Amino acid sequence: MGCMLIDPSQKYKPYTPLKLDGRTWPTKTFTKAPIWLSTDLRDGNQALANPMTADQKLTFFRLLVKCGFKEIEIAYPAASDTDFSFVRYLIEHNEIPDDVWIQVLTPAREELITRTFEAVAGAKHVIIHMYNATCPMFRNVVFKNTEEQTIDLAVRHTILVRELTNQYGVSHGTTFRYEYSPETFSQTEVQFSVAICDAVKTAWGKAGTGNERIIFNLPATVEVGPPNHYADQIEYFCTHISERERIVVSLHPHNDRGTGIAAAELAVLAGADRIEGCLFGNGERTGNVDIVNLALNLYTQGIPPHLDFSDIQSVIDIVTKCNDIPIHPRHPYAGELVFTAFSGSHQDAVKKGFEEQTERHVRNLANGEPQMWDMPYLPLDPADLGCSYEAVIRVNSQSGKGGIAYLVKQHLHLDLPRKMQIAFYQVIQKISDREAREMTVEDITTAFRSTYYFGGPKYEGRLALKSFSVTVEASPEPLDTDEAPDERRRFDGTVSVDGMLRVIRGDGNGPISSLLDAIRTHLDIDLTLREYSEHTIGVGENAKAASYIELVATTDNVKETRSASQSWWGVGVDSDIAASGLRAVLSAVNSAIGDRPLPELKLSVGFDSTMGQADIANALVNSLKLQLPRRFQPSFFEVVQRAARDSGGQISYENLAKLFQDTYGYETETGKQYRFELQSFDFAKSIVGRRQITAELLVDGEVRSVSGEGNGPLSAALAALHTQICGTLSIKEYIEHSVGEGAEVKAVSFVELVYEVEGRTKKESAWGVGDDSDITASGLQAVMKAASSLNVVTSKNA
Ligand SMILES: CC(=O)SCCNC(=O)CCNC(=O)[C@H](O)C(C)(C)COP(=O)(O)OP(=O)(O)OC[C@H]1O[C@@H](n2cnc3c(N)ncnc32)[C@H](O)[C@@H]1OP(=O)(O)O
Ligand SMILES: CC(C)C(=O)C(=O)O
Repeated sequence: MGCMLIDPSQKYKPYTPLKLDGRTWPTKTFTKAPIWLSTDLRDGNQALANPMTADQKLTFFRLLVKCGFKEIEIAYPAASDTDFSFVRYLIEHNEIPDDVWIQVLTPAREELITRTFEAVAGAKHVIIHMYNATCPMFRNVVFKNTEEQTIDLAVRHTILVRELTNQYGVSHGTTFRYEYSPETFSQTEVQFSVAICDAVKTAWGKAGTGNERIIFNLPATVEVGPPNHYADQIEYFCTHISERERIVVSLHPHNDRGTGIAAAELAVLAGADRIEGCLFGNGERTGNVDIVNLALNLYTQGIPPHLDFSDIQSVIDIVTKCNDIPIHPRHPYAGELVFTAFSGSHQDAVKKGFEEQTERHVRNLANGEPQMWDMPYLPLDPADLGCSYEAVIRVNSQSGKGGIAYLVKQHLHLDLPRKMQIAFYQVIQKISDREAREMTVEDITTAFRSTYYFGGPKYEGRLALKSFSVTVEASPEPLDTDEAPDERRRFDGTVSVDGMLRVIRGDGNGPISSLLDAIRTHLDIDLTLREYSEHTIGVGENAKAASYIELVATTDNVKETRSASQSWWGVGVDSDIAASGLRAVLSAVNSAIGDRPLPELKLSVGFDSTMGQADIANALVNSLKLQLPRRFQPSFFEVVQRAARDSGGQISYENLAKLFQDTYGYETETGKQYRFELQSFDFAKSIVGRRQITAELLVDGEVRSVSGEGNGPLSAALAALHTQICGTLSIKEYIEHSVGEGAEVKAVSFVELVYEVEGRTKKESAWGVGDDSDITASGLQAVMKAASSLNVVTSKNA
């Protein structure tokens, strides 16, 4: 346990502010990027518990080059063989691009300077960086030097550096620049810093303009004061050093007070030209200033940083691997959470911001204007750094409807109406409160699907729309006025109710009200529409309609209905707009009915008043000796319901058999001509055992000679049919059994065909029944009848 002082002034002294009259930096703004120097491979590396291996340094160096650094401090070559050899490796393996300056650090010590030059021999462009500490504490404690001796140390070794640059320039053709750091600048009297740098410049004697400028690097070796103080120090230095035009003023901020970024930025305003730092702020203690952060700060001000972080994740991956230090989740620009909003009001603003921006960008594009990024809470478009919008909104108990609606829109393409957003938000709130954890996108989309019975058979509710037609019936009495006649709609459809197909019918002034009427009449569910909205999803041929419905319990009083506090929302998506609305109705109805029992189907066949599809099938066993296949039964049951509905739900046994015979052309002479009929056929077997059919086929009354090949007779017949039609027919089910005995025996075949054709989103299916003493003929008949019941497009009218 520590002991924080009640009066810390007894232990810590404050920084001494600089008296700088007329400072100019506070009113300046950024106009261009500074020169960047990465010192990841030196200052960053020297601060690691396990300094980088040669391989890691090489990987890192290549990354820095790729990001666009033109000045890279690659080592402290005199420090170790690893550092020395690394410098040699880069030079000898031509790893250094011609436009990149490598920089190497050395203390002001003769043998170490000499060793440093040996390391860089043969490189094209080298910055020799020499330092000695200059502040009172170092003068008095570490070096035990006076001010004059401190200047003398810097000057003497600068002269050595000058001699060696001359020598290596001649012997190896290297172009050298010189950087001098009065180390501990931030703690040094600024007048002394100016004095020592002036003396170093004179000793160097080669400061010119452009690439010949001497670099004075002014480190906040330890950040001891607030950023405005550092900016004052830099402005003082820039305005008091002689021959400013021959100098590159460089910053080297550390982050001890957590204001490294601010210090660097203010110091640039104060006149600095260059910044030394590390990616993501690695470096001694609290780190060097973070160059990614600085560069992207400029970028978000519309200033090109001349560094490329378009694939920031791969930069993060390499840096964290080489440094073995993770990036904090809240690290500016790079942390896992920095583009993420959890809280409701933030999410709401982001959602609205994206919507507004999409519309604005469309207008900008049309007007030839730039598409500016202007987004609440997001200073940068994550996409610019190669990040997706995936993480922008994440949901927990702090989130609101806006964020949840955003995710539903992103992932299910559904733009929920405001009131439905509120309703679904309550669903999610309940789950996240109960589970006390973040809700993933999957949690949310799954909750949405199951709440609204949306998204295919897995989520289907007790009621599901199977097929329907809506017909228009004009008002019998035409109006005298110019008004359009009052049209009525009739919904006629098949709905699966608790797994059983039920035929229902209802009337209203639109498809939705007629479906509501149908479920009221047949299922005793009395609901009224309160709100409806729709939008399209996608464009062109693949566009779909999404409909949203709010239902309330019907009351006698319209006002009460409107203000009812309980309501149920539903959603439906379909390529057909009417179908999407109807699906939305059933989605809401499913929520409304919960698990309350629904009235059973009243269908009386013969004497029995509640016949199900199995009973109907049994009745046919008795009357026609037919065993209807299981999958066939619902389809015929639907036919029976339809027929019975028009006669008060009743049908006699005799009529039931007749209905079957008429519907499937079984054992009856209806005189009906089918679209596809086989007049004659012949089979041959190929050498490989496949069946080949040649046949005379009637197609819409026209005789065509066809042939086809398949594994068996039915597939051969389908192949022959395919020569006459567009799209594909395939057999989903084929079942046959015999009827009769002895010489009277015959085969009865049941075939279910599925039809798919380009341009129609839905597959169609239908059953056909055939009978013949010849089993093959019976199967072929069933195929032709099933094909005739489908809306098959023939080649002629394709
Ligand atoms: C703020 C910074 O980041 S500065 C860079 C710091 N980086 C490093 O130190 C990493 C590499 N350093 C090293 O590997 C070693 O320190 C070496 C090889 C350079 C020198 O090692 P050694 O000779 O063992 O010396 P040591 O590490 O103890 O350094 C301290 C000595 O250097 C002197 N010294 C420190 N800085 C400087 C300098 N810029 N110029 C001259 N002498 C210096 C100290 O006064 C001390 O001298 P003393 O031994 O006479 O008291
Ligand atoms: C050598 C100098 C520039 C340094 O690293 C520091 O002061 O932090």
